[in-house]
Amino acid sequence: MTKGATADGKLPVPIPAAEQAPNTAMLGRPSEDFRHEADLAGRQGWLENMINQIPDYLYAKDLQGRFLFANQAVVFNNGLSHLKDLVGRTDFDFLPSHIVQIAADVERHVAETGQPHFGSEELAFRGDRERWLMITRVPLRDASGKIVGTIGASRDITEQKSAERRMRSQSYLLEMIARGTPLSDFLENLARMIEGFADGVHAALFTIAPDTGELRLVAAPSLNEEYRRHVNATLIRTVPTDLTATAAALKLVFDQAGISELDHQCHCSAISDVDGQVEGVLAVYSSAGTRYQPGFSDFVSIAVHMAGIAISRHRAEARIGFLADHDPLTGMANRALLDRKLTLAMQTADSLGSEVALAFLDLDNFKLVNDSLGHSVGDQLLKTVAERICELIIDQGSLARIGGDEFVIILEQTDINGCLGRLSAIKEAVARPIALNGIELRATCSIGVASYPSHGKTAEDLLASADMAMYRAKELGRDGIAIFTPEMTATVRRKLSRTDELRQALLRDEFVLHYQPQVDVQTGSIVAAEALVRWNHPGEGLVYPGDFIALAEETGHIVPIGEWVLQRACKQAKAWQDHGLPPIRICVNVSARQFQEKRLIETVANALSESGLDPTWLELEITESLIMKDLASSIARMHELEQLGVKLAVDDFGTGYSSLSALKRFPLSRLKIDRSFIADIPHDADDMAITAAIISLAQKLDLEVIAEGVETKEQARFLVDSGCNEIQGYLYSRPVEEERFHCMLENNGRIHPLLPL
Ligand SMILES: Nc1nc2c(ncn2[C@@H]2O[C@@H]3COP(=O)(O)O[C@H]4[C@@H](O)[C@H](n5cnc6c(=O)[nH]c(N)nc65)O[C@@H]4COP(=O)(O)O[C@H]3[C@H]2O)c(=O)[nH]1
Repeated sequence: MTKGATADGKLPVPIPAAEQAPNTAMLGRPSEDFRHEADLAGRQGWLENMINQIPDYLYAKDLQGRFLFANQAVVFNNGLSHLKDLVGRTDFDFLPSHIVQIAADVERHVAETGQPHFGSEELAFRGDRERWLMITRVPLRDASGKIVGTIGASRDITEQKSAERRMRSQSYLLEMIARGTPLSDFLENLARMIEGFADGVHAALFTIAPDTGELRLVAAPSLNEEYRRHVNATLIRTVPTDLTATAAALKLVFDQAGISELDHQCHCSAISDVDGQVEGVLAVYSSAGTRYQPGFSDFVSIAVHMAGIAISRHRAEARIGFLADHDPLTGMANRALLDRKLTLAMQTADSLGSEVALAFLDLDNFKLVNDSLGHSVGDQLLKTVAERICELIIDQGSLARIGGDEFVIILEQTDINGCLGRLSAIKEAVARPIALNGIELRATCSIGVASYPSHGKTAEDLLASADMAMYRAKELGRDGIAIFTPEMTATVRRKLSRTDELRQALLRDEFVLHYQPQVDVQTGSIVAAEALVRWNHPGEGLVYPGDFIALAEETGHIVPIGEWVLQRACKQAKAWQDHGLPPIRICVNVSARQFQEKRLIETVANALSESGLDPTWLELEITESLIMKDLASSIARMHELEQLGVKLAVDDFGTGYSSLSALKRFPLSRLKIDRSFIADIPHDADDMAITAAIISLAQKLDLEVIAEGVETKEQARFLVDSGCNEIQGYLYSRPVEEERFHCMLENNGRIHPLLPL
């Protein structure tokens, strides 16, 4: 090796750095000194220092590939401390020939052709660690321009390469997630990628069962059947915060499966979903001989993260899929799945020549539970009911929840009679007491049942038939089972067309009010009028409330009808007053649906203000059974009405079982004895005793009392003798049209020959 430099600017044959002690004094000196250090040796020192401080690898080799010069990076990289130990040796002295041969070929080509070779990526090693170098090679020429070797400059791009590889892997994994690759395929790929980052590792991926915490093997591409068998046979429960026990258990499985002679370790990483919930485990088996590629541990972190995303997505998709077909509260099939199952059951029945029974089950008074005990109790009740039904049909049928408290049961290969025993058992099971929030509940249900093929040829028709039968069970007093009959269809059709007519009736102003006088028996004077609605039906003539109020109540039409009645009645009462007739109280019935309507107070206030009627002349009749349905809110509502200044009467008193203590809390002015108690007077001693007791109760509570449905003088006599002076009934007058009532008021107290009784 020659020391010195060429004057023509050609690259000098370098001086091995190790042969010259670094000029530490110069290193510390500012650039000022450099300009004054004109001598060549000084410059050369500077150059060497510079070259040695560059982290890239710089070297020159002769035509035989022997090192002539190299900077310290090359020296250290080859595991040496001094340049002199490197000079004269070749790459073959340090690395396996299959690795260095390619580089040697390139260098020879550069030397032979004089063509520089720019920027090739080559695999290299430091010890047993794989690295990537970006190498540029140019010919080394002497002073005469003759090629005497090669100069190489290379940069370690291992980190960059492994970052690129991680990025590529990550993109590939994300793409698989986006494409909706099945979870097992995704995790298989992931495990393979991890294994591709190191020689001698095995990866296994597990999900954790949400209910038990048990591991479930999903992917372990390089592990054998024996491993799978052992893993599946061993219940490995996981504590996500401490995976040491899990790792120990998985190592045992690995050893049992006899996968390798070497002693392997198992390292577990928790796989968390996007919310941080641990959903799975990655197990990596490695041994002392494992050779890791750069970026292995970084890739494992990425893999765990990607697995978390994939598992989250898989679970979300599974949940969405489940919700598309199931009711989220009870986990039972929903309407869509019911339709499919029912259609399938029908097809099976066709092929076997058998029948399918379909039962529609609706809880009785569920709304009451929800309203009075809250929705969470209602939800619990529904879940319990679903569980109880399921237990009884598991072998032969399926259950769906298709609405609030509506369940449908498919019972295959059974006719109507064959299923009745089972349905009774279901009814009994539903009615068993349920303890919820320290309350014991009993829920009864009404069941309607229809049979395929006789009661419907399609799923929709069969369901409609079972629904109709269920309504029949409700009408029959609830807590029962009704079988579909074809007449039910006709009834329902009638009901539907009646409902439509009712809706039209309001728009066409077909309702009218009749008024029935309430009389003071002692004076013979009319003291009040009950407004009673009638429907002037275009085809049927006058229709009485008994034929449409219940339907109006069921369909909600009662609310606008009731509003109309209130307005009309108030206006009429005011009109009579304005005519100079003796003022009387106007009594208006308020139905259950109306009473529960939020805007009732507003409706009453509007009717009063629009008519100009003084509130004291308006009395609202509320049935006792309605008040007792939800005592607390009824009392609150009654107080709101009382605030408006109107009077309140309890209609049908005696039928609703009010307790005395409850009665004292009602802001009432009047009790109206139900006409069922009056009808059999004077023949029924019990009714007479009850009537007398109600009158005396009213007196004690300082309430007015009136008897309705009084048809005979005997009844009136008995009432007066018992202390009730006000009566309403055919004895005095039937309900009459407005004009007729007008006349009665004009002759008030003078004409009617009621007295003497
Ligand atoms: N057997 C017999 N019956 C008598 C006698 N005196 C009166 N009645 C009848 O008894 C009913 C009294 O009305 P209610 O108990 O409030 O019972 C009413 C009431 O609950 C309801 N209703 C009537 N009009 C309305 C209304 O505008 N709104 C609401 N929500 N319900 C109404 O319809 C029910 C029936 O009304 P109507 O058919 O008008 O029947 C009326 C009346 O005609 C009698 O001496 N003997």
